[in-house]
Amino acid sequence: MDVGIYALLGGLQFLWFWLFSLLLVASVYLSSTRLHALAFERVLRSPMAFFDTVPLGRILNRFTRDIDSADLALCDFFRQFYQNVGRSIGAFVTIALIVPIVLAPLIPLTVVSWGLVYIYLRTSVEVQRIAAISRSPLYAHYAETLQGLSTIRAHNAQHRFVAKADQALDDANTPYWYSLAVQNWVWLRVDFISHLLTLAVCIVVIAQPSRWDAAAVGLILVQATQMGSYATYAGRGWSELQNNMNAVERLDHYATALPQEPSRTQQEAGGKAVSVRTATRAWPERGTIIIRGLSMRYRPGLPLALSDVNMEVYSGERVGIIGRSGAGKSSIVAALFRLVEPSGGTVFIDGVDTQTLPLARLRRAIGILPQDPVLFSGSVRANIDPVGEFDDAEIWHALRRVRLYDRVAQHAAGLDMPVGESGDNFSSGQRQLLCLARALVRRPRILVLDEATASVDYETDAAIQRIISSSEWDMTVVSIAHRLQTVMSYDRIYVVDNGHVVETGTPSSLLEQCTLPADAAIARPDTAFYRMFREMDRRAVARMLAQAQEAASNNSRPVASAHQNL
Ligand SMILES: Nc1ncnc2c1ncn2[C@@H]1O[C@H](COP(=O)(O)OP(=O)(O)OP(=O)(O)O)[C@@H](O)[C@H]1O
Repeated sequence: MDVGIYALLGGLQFLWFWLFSLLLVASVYLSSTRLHALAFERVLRSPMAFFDTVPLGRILNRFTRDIDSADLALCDFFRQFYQNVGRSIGAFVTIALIVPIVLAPLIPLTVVSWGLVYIYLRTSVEVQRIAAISRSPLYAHYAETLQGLSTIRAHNAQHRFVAKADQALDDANTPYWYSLAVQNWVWLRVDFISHLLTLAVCIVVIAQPSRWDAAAVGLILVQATQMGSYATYAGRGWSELQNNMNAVERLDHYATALPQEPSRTQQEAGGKAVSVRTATRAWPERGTIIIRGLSMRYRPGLPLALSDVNMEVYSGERVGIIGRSGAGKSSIVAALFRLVEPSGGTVFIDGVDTQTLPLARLRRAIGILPQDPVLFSGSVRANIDPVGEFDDAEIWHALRRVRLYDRVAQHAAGLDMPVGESGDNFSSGQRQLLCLARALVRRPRILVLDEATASVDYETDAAIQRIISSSEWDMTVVSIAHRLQTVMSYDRIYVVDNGHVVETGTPSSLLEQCTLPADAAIARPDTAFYRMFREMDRRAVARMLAQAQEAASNNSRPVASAHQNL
């Protein structure tokens, strides 16, 4: 046969596998990037129950190892598979044209090879699935350890955590070892079969030496040797492709099947049309909150965290919610923001049933200062105004009000002053004040403080209370508090116990009975408030009584009845 034909065959072979594999790699890359975006978006919109039930390590695993498999490994194995399929076909056609008799052993050997690969795949896909899951505890352990580093050091428990990390690493690597063993099992056999093919070609050539010229013999021997390894690599590429498709399957589950918080369209389709009264851009104008018969559980099957809660917060009022740990204080906030949908009852804000509102509208309307100040690495400006809604003057004004003006103005970059990871270049009180600036710059009609001052000192706590009670902001304040002292200057207090509102009144009326002289004729009540009061130390009690007295003399402003707003 003419040498030109061999050259043409080789050239076509080369073109075929490069073009085809390039197209495939590009399409896999584009689709995996899209899958990643969809999965991440759905995780961000998942309800609270998802984060309560899925371990952090598993979520991290999806967005590290699985994304890596889908973005990089998958492309590589696609390329490996199609390139080597192309090469094998090219070699096969070349051999078949020169020595057609070789087709006889080739067909059974190929069938046996693919049979072995099929057995291997059934095992290795399962091993890979176990390998992927077994990494989650390792990631979760790292994340938890880094979060609780100070506690671990305080208890001198580093060795215990290092030993646990070693164990988790061993557990994560064990399936990998098994997957290597399974791979060696199959490739040893497939390699052996490919060498049998080379042997068959050699036998045919040696049996009739006069029939072939030296160039043709050289070509088919090279092609036969290479065809075996091409076929082996194609098989490896295919099996790894299957294994890595596990990652795509898991990402696809996140991208398409994760439960989501209700969107506006779902709410409308569900028959709860968005209230006409919310159409006014200024809603909520007064900031009244009425809660009627509210019950809530975190997930089906769990007991009620709130049961038949009734509350009224008038426009411009400052209301404290207190109670023991686990009493249900934060659950009221969760229901207010609809982080968890109520099982019964209604929350009205300025007369609008919050369940009829799109979630984004509801959550934008209420400012919140959480217990843990959440700051992102970036600039001060980006932390106070993440979506770029306010001009510099408004941001400086908010900073001045929370007394961080000097700290930021002294920095050469001004509002572009960098904020470190989790705000680590600010003290914990300053971080909380930055979060307060973020809440106040929006001038919300309602501000919720969820144990916002539990981890700051008394001075910062007092400063925050002074800032939010300033008449400048004119807002309704609902504050969840651990320290009784925090809410003693408030207009009213609700005491929560075991998911119920058990007492309510002004701070002075609740304190009145707790401070009766020991020989008073009236017995002290055995109330939840009194039990909390009894546990306070003397200095805190003295400070609190002074605050309550001062507040009672200042709180003479009238508050509108919330009922008028319904
Ligand atoms: N995410 C959750 N999943 C399941 N149950 C929860 C969840 N959060 C709270 N609970 C349960 O709901 C009840 C009320 O908890 P909640 O956090 O509202 O109490 P709290 O008064 O705010 O307590 P603390 O002052 O300790 O924060 C508790 O029994 C608690 O175990």
